[in-house]
Amino acid sequence: MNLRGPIVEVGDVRSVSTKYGERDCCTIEVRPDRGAGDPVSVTLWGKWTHTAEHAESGMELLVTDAEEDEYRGETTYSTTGDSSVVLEPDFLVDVTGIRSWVQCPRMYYLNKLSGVPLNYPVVKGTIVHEVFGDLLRGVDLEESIADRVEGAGLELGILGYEASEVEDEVRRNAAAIDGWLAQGTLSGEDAWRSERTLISPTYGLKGRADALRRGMPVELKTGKNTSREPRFHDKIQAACYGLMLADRGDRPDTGTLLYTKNTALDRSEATGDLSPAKEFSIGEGLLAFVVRTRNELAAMEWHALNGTGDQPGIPTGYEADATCEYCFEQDTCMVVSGRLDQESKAGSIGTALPAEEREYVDRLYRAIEEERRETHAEYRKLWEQTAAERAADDRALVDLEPASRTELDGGRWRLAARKPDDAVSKLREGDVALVSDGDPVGGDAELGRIRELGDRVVVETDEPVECRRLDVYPSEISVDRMLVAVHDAILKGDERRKDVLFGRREPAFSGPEREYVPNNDAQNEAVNLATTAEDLALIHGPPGTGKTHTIARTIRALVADGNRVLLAAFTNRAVDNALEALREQGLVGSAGEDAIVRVGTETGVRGDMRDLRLIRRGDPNDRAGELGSASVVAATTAACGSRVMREQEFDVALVDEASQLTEPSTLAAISLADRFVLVGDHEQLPPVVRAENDLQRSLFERLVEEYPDASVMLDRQYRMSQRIQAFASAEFYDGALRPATPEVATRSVRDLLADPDELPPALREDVAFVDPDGRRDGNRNVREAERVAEIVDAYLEAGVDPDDIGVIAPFRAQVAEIGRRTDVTVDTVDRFQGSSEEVIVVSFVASGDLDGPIFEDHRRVNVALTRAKRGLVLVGDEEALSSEPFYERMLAWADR
Ligand SMILES: Nc1ncnc2c1ncn2[C@@H]1O[C@H](COP(=O)(O)OP(=O)(O)OP(=O)(O)O)[C@@H](O)[C@H]1O
Repeated sequence: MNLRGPIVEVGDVRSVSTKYGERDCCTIEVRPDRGAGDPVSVTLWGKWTHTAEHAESGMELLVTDAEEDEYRGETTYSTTGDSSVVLEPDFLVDVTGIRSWVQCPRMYYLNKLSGVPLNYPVVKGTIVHEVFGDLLRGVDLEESIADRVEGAGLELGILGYEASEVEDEVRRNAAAIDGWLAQGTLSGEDAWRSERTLISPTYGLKGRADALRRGMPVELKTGKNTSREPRFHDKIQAACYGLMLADRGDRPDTGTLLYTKNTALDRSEATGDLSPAKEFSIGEGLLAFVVRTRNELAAMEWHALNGTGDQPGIPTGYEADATCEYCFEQDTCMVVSGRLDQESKAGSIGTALPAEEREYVDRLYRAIEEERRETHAEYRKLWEQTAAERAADDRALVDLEPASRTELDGGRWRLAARKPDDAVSKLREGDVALVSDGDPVGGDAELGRIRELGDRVVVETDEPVECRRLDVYPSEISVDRMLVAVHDAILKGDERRKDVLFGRREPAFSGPEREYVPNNDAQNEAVNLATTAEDLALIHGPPGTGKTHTIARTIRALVADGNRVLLAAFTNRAVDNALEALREQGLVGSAGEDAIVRVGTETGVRGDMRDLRLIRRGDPNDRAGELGSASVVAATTAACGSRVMREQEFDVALVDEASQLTEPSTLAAISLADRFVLVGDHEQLPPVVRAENDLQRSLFERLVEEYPDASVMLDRQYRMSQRIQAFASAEFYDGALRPATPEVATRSVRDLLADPDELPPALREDVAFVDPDGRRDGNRNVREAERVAEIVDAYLEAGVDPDDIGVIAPFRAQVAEIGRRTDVTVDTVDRFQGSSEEVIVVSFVASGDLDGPIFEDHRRVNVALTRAKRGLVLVGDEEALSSEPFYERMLAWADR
C-alpha cells in the first residue's frame, strides 16, 4: 500500500540488529490521507534513512509499497524492498535540474538564478538534438543539417558564426549518430520514438526524453567521452526518464547515452572507447539513488520557502564532493556568493550588495518560488481531476474524435479531430497544448501546437498521437524568466538605475520642452516627460485616453532624437496596436533609419504586422543584421526574457500595459535599456499571478506612488459619453477623467439607431439597469443569461450592428451560458481589456447576497464599465448588488 501525508515528527537514525544483520532505520510520524488521518509511524530502512535525514516536520512524505504491522495494538508501517520514499512529491523537479544537482547542488541554484545565456555550445547543441530527432523520423542527414542550421540563422548571426562552419561542425557531431543508427536499423528490430514528454506524479519528476528505443531511454550528449562508462550525471539523467517510465508501468532495464563527438563505432581503439553509444543497466539501486537525490533537492526547495535561519534553501556546494577548481561555473559561483553574501565552497569575490538589495532579491526569490508551487498545482490537476472536471474548468477539450493524420515534411505530423459542439476552453490557436489519446499522464501524450480551433481541431506534433484530448500545458518558463530578470537587474544591473529603483535618488529630467501634441495638454506633457527622462517616466492612462496614440508619438520623438527603442507590452495585441499607431503616424518600418522589427511567433503577430516580423531562419549575417540595425524593436515582455532579446541593447524601453506586469517581468524589459517609460493604469487589471504575494503589485504602481513627479495622468478620454464615464471617473480617478471633446461627451446609443423608439423603453437610456430576477447557480445564472440574450436581440432588431455589441460576464461558465444564446462577442473582463464596443452588456450573475467577490476586485468592474462608448446595460440582482456600498453606488448612478 502507499502511505502519504504531512510529516509530524522525524526520529533519529538508529542501528538495530535484524535477522539480516545490523541495519539502519528511522521512524517518522505522518498524518495519512494528506493530513486528514490520525498520526501513524512509518519506519524507513537502510538507504532510505538518507532521505529521513533531509525530512522535516511539515514536509509531505510518500512511501510506496509500505508494509502494515501490528505493534503493541497499534498499526505501524515500514518500507519494504519494493518501496520508494518520496519527499514533497507535489514539487515537480525537472530532469535537467537533477542532472545539475548531481554535478553540484550549487550549480543547480546558479542555473536557476542566472539562466542559460545565448552561447554557441547551447545553440549548436540544440541543432544537433534537432538533427537527431530528424534522423529518427527518417529525414536525410544533409537535408536535416542544412535545414536546422538555417532555422537557427538569427542566433548564429548574433554569435558571429557563418552557416558553413556550423554545418561542418554539426556534421561531425551527427555523422557518428547517423552511422550508429544505420547499424541499429540493419538489425530491423529498432522501434524508435523521438522526444517524449513525461511526467511522474509518484516521483515528482517531469522532463522530455530525447528518444526512446524499444521503450528504453536514449540521451544525446554533444561532447566526447572516451571512457567505457557514460558520465555519472548523464547516466542519472537517463535514469530519471527510466524512473518516469517505470511510474507508467513500462520499467526499462537499459539506458543509452550517445556522445556525438565519439567518432568510431569500434569499441577497442587505443585512444579509449570511441563508440558513440554507451549502454548501462538501470538497476533498482540506481533508480532508488535517483529518488533519494530528488528528495535532497525537494527538501532544499522546501527550506527555501519554509525554512528558518540565515539563508535557508540556498546550497553552498559543500553538499557535494565536487571539486571547485575544475568547475567551469567557479567564477560565476564566486561572484554570486560575493554579491549576495552567501556561503559557498568555491569562496567569493567582490563586495556585497547593499542590504536592501539583498533583501529585495530574497523577497522576490521567495515570491517567485511560491508562484512556481502554484504552477505545479496546475500540473497536478492533470491527474487529480477527471476529464469531465478538466473540461468544466476550461482546461481541456475532451471527447475529440480523431479525423485524420498527415505526415508533414521533416517527419512531423498534422493531426485533425472533430470537436463536440459546445466544448470551450482557455486554449487558443497558436498555443502549445498537451495532445493525448485521452490520458495525458498515463497514456500516449505529446506537446503540439494548435493550428486550427473551430469545429475541427488541428494540431502539429513530432509524433502521431491519437488526438482525443487537448490539455492546457502549464509552463514554468515565465517563473524561470522572472528569476533571471531579478538576477540581471540586481546582480548585473546598472548602479544608477538601482539607485532610483531603491529610492536612493530621485529620477532626473533634462532637455528642452517641445510641443508634440497640440490638442491635448496631458499627452503633450507625457511625451515631454518621456523624451527628457534621464531615468524613467510614468504615463498613467485611464480607459480611452489615447495611451496608444501617445506611445506612438513618444516613440517617433525618441527615434527622431537618435534613440534605439524597445517597445514592449504584456499582450501581443497591445504591441500590434502600438505598431499600427506608429505606422499611422508615418513610421513605416521599411529598412533604414526608421526600421521597425516585430519579434514574435507567426500566430502571435497580427496579420497586418507580419511584414515587420523578424524571421529567424536564413543567413546568419542577414538575420542578425535585421534585428541589430532596427531602431524600433517590438515584442511582448515575455519575449524580452528570451536568449536572443537578452543580447539586445536599447537607449529607451517603453513598456505598455505595465500595470498588468509583475515587478520581475517589467525588469526583464527595462534591463535591456538605459532609460525606461512605463505606461499603464493601476486602476484596471492587476498582474495575473496565482500566488498571493508581492508579485501582485506592479512596478508601475509602486513607482507612480513613489515618484508622482515622474508621472503624468492622461485625463481626456476619447471613448465614452459623459454619462457612461461619470461613475468610473468618480470612483477611480478622483473625478479627473473627462471627455476629450464635446462630440465624445454627447455620444448616445441613439446615434446608432434609425428610430430610437424601436428599442424597448428600459434600454433607451445610455446607461440602464435590468433586474431579471434570476438565481445564481454555481458560477452561472440561467435566467440572467436568457435576459442578456433578449437585450442583445433588442439592440440588433433596432438596427445595431452585431460587431458593435459586446457582453461581459465575470465567470467563464456564465460566458458559455450566454454564448449559447447569442452570436455577439461574449467574454470575461480579462479578454476585453484594451478594447471597446458601442454597446456593452454586463452580466453580474450574483443573486440574493454577495457571498464572494463578483469580479475579483473592483478594478475589474472599472474595466467592464469603461468598454462602452454609447450604451451600457447592467444586468443583475438589485438585492445582491445593493448589499455592498461600491455596487450600491453603481446602481444609484445607473438609475439616475
Ligand atoms: N490627441 C489626440 N487627438 C485626437 N484624437 C486622439 C488623440 N489621442 C487619442 N485620440 C483618439 O482616441 C482614440 C483612443 O485612443 P487610443 O486607442 O490611443 O486609446 P487608449 O488609451 O490606448 O485606449 P485603451 O484604454 O483601450 O488602451 C483613438 O481613436 C485615437 O485616435
